[in-house]
Amino acid sequence: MTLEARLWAVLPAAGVGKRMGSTIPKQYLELAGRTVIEHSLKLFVDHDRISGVVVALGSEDGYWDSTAYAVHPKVRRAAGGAERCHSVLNALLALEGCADDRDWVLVHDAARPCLRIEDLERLIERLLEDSVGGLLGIPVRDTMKRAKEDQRIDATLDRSALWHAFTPQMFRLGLLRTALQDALSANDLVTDDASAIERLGQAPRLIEGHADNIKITRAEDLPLARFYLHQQGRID
Ligand SMILES: Nc1ccn([C@@H]2O[C@H](COP(=O)(O)OP(=O)(O)OP(=O)(O)O)[C@@H](O)[C@H]2O)c(=O)n1
Ligand SMILES: C[C@](O)(CO)[C@H](O)COP(=O)(O)O
Repeated sequence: MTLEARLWAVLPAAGVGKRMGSTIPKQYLELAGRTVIEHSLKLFVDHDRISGVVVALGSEDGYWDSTAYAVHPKVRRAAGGAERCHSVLNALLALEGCADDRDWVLVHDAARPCLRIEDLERLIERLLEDSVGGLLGIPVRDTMKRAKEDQRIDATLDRSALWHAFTPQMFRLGLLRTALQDALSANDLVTDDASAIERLGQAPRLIEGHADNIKITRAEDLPLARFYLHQQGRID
């Protein structure tokens, strides 16, 4: 008898949202009757293949306790860190004792509330058989330029090989923990989980998702997220 692989989710939610320019961290802004983080969490909490979810929170976070998931049997919290990679590592360490290194972990930005369930399902289905793991992304659409410091073009890049990296990013728990520990001990503050795995010489797989899986980064992204959730039929 083979045991079914267990899946966990980690949501880094300890950012302050500097680029958003709001008075409260962007993951707690209201988006169609819920907070951004509640939209992002719902898919993972409701998914019956996901055993549990760890949310990495900022130390000054007075907003989490008012969310719908603050007290939930499937959700636990961990302390966030200075950068996203520290927050993710802390959340992975919080799984020690209940998860196995061979279990899979899906890392998803709290600031990406429009992830489609079908993209999540496809990612899981394709990667459960993979030896390394991977992430959702989309191929770039525009002509890509590399600029010099004076903003004059240095080169036009071959876009056929370029993708936008999204989340979730899915790896074996033990591999991702080792990869992040390695990156941080080299002071390499990787901006996504796949980069940590790449540093170990492994090649994560890109799974094509949908462009509406945006990260709320700037003020104009919030109305766009509302539009996408409506278009997906998730809100009125
Ligand atoms: N120290 C940090 C920084 C970021 N994040 C989380 O990582 C995700 C992606 O980060 P980003 O969009 O860069 O969020 P912020 O750091 O909040 O944004 P900014 O860079 O504009 O301050 C977000 O869900 C954010 O809360 C985190 O858990 N811990
Ligand atoms: C993880 C991520 O969302 C993938 O696109 C991204 O790398 C976060 O980076 P940011 O520089 O903190 O926005």
